[in-house]
Amino acid sequence: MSVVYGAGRLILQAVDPSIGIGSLHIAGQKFIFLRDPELVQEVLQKNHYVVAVVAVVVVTVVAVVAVVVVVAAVVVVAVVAAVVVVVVTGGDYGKSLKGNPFDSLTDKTFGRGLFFAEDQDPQWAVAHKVLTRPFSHRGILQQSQGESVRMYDYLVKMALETLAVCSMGTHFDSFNSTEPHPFPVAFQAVLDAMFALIKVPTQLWSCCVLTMWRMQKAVGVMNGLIDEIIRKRVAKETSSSGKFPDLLDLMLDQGSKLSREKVRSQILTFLFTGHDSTAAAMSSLIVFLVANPRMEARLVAEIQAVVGSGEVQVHHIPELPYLDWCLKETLRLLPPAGNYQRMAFQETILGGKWKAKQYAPIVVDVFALHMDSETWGPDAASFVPERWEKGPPHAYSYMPFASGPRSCIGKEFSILEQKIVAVKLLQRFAMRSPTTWTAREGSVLIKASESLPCTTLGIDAEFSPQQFFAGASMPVQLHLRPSP
Ligand code: HEM
Repeated sequence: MSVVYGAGRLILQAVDPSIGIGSLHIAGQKFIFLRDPELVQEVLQKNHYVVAVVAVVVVTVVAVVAVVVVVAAVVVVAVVAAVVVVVVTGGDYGKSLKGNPFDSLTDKTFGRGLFFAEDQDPQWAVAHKVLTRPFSHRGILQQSQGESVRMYDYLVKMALETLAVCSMGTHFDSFNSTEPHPFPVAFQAVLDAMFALIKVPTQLWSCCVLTMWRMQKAVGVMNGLIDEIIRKRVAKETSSSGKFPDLLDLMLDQGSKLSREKVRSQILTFLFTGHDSTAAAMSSLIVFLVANPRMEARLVAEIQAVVGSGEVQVHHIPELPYLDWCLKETLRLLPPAGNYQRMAFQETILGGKWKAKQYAPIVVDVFALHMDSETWGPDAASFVPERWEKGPPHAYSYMPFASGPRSCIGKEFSILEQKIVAVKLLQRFAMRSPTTWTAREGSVLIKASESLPCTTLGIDAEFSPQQFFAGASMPVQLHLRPSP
């Protein structure tokens, strides 16, 4: 069964829960789907990149010993040992979108930034090293009090501005100006064109002249704006917004290794992967809190006890466990990245039982993994933050950010951002659902009485086709909360 919601995203339940693995033919290609934590662990952990690093370390250590002891035979043993490490661990899964329509679309739009790069791309390792450094600053949310508002719109602006400030020391003036900045406008135009194309067989894309033209025009606008930001930084007309180098400084520092075009691709990819995902997660959190007043009350009580009405500080964050559980429970029930793909680079036997051909696409079905009642219990579909007191039932049963070398680089950043924004919102506002509301044009309305195949929302909510990452949203009425 498959149910389409939001951005043409599929909640796929192709997998037989009793065996945790299944397959589907999509556009003539066989995809393997996983929902068993052990199999997910195998595919995400046994990455050929990690194995290669282990092999190199083994070879280097033993080769050094060999030089010291001057025994050539040891070198031979080292090489054999490295080969054995590769063969025995059998780890040859990696990230590749070969065969996936997004593969060619990303070349035309965001380039090969981290998210879309093949594992074998040498630029991935360079960029990954540079970009793994933690972000040092955070953006500040400016919120307004009013009637019924679409919080999702604010959250998208907030997430985009936060990334722009933290990564490039620039902003798009989303909150102050009445006119939208050309960057987010172009960004949305690219996403709209991508979603339009994805519905058409790839062979017919060349016939979609208008969509292609719109997409290329919007890509040109984005590239021009990013190039200008890079130029100003190189000319020292701008600097990082904090006392530490920002993402742009770090990437430009690597000048010889990351070409200017690659820096641009990385920035575009960062903005693309970083803002909609966080906004979708936060929007879903609001829906769950509005639907569950008891949980909202417990969370507000925790925030008032720990932070009060003052500024939230970094040291407050670990003292807010219930907030952490609410975010985790949200990402479990509505993971913004509902699935992601790996590839078996060699023919392999998954879990010692299931044959996967060379280049077989293997999809981690995050929705199914997160909602599996065998793993999570009979209330798997419901929002129960308290379940996190014990932690996840299996180390690989909760994978909203993936795991391994290709896992989310912005995970910590996004979690911190979500927590700060949630505290600031809940300190000031009580959010309530309007008695009646209608979904935006084009959005999919899920009524409280219906339920998604897996998640029980408990309240009417909508899913927007404009979003790449999945998240529920609804209009809310904001009421100023009296000071504690
Ligand atoms: C709730 C928020 C987020 C979620 C759920 C999320 C989820 C993910 C997932 C599942 C992946 C792995 C995709 C795959 O294996 O194909 C990923 C990769 C990535 N994410 Fe996130 N992400 C979030 C926020 C962010 C933010 C804020 C940033 C930027 C600051 C970011 C940047 C990236 C990048 C660059 C990659 C690619 C890493 C690589 O391949 O080396 N993400 N994200």
